Amino acid sequence: MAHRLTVIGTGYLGATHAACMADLGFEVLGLDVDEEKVARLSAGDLPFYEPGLEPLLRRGLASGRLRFTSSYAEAAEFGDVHFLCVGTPQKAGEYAADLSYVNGAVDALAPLLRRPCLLVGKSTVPVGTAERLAGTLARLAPAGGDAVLAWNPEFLREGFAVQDTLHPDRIVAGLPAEQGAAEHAEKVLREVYATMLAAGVPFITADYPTSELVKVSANAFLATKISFINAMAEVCEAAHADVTKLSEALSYDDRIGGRFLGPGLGFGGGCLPKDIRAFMARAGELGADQALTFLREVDEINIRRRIRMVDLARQQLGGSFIGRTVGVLGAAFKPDSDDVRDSPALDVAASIRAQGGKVTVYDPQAMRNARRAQPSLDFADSTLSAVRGAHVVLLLTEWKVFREMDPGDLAEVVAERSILDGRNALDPELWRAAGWNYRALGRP
Ligand SMILES: NC(=O)C1=CN([C@@H]2O[C@H](COP(=O)(O)OP(=O)(O)OC[C@H]3O[C@@H](n4cnc5c(N)ncnc54)[C@H](O)[C@@H]3O)[C@@H](O)[C@H]2O)C=CC1
Ligand SMILES: O=C(O)[C@H]1O[C@H](OP(=O)(O)OP(=O)(O)OC[C@H]2O[C@@H](n3ccc(=O)[nH]c3=O)[C@H](O)[C@@H]2O)[C@H](O)[C@@H](O)[C@@H]1O
Repeated sequence: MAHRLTVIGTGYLGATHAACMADLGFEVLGLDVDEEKVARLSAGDLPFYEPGLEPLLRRGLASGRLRFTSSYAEAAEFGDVHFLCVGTPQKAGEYAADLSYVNGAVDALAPLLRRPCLLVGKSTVPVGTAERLAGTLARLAPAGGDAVLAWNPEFLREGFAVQDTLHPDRIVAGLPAEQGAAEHAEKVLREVYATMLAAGVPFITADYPTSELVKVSANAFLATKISFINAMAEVCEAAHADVTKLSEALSYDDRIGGRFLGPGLGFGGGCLPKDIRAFMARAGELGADQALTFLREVDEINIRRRIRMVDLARQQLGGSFIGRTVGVLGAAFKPDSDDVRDSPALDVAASIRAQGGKVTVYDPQAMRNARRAQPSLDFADSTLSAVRGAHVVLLLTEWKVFREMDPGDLAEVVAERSILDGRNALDPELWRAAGWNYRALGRP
């Protein structure tokens, strides 16, 4: 009989995982402590923006295979496999990850686990967490040794979450040390991911710590690649060179590759920034801090891009933001997402506002989250209303609608034809030909 799955924590990761697994034919019960989220998901109303996910959610609900609850007792009774997908944000005022949600979820679930089951961690956690949680499970679960823990980190990207879940690059399974438990966990995971394995997706088994480290080192590598090209952008600015040409030329070298080599305002979001910081904190606890001191530089290069953007805007306005109007295009941390966690765009907008500028922001999907995160900013409901009367326009998130803007349309409403392209997303020649003063990070 097919395994019955639960997904604990139905945010960006969990809701996607739940809907995709239901679409693959499993019976899935999603659990969240946020009652409003449970109600919205149960009504087929996705609480966040993710392309292609809502139809899957609705299909799952209509089929009867997908349901949501806030009852741990119901989840424990229902599930053969429990996927742990709760958040692991940065602790306030520290680099380390806040594990209170992960601990809280396991503490709530474990005492209710009476029958054989597999608990599968997907949240991104500091190395050593799985081993500790396996101890919690052994101590609290009435099922005893029949409740087994595996660690199965997730690599999906927001904006491509459905595609990445159904067609992952690889599946990593962190297994317990005890052979019988490891064999059982691997067998169950292979059954759960049978569709992906049949399509040839690599399946890598490892011990707990290796599986946890695969995840954080992947994000550390991606962050490093972005900061590398942004460091080159800084040098290009000093040397009057063009980082976009540099990046293109590098990309043809297969050993380097062009992905994640996009220079601009740098990385944000609920993952890369907090994951590299948590990684540094954990390495410090392990006495391996020297190995990761370069990540501090990666973080600093990244933050410097935001400061540089604000400086460039101030320069463009003749040295001060006071009494000047700034139109900001983009609030999400990247296009095709409504996520504003550690968003470079919102950070820049808020900083200009704090320095006396009148800032109006527009984003195609992130307005609700942006308003909540930065209530002191002004918001508009379209590109043209955001830039109306602007002395400078800042493109900070490269949504398709912004990449395809007509310089002529904007010229009719702005106070000055001045644009800063924070994502190297526009064609400078096109904008300059239309009479705009076009400037970008890392290019003349
Ligand atoms: N967002 C992404 O693209 C990816 C996220 N991850 C990792 O997945 C984890 C979750 O991330 P997101 O989904 O982005 O976070 P999120 O904040 O969108 O979702 C977390 C959910 O967990 C719920 N929750 C908190 N405590 C709970 C508890 N005790 N029981 C049940 N539910 C509880 C929250 O109400 C929330 O709905 C993090 O560790 C993150 O690093 C990994 C890969 C991709
Ligand atoms: O652990 C996670 O949660 C996820 O974090 C990232 O995914 P995500 O945060 O959705 O977004 P990315 O596409 O990685 O972009 C991150 C940031 O880097 C920026 N970026 C990306 C690429 C690039 O070339 N340049 C650049 O500045 C984006 O604008 C964005 O702010 C990873 O790509 C996923 O594999 C991982 O699962």
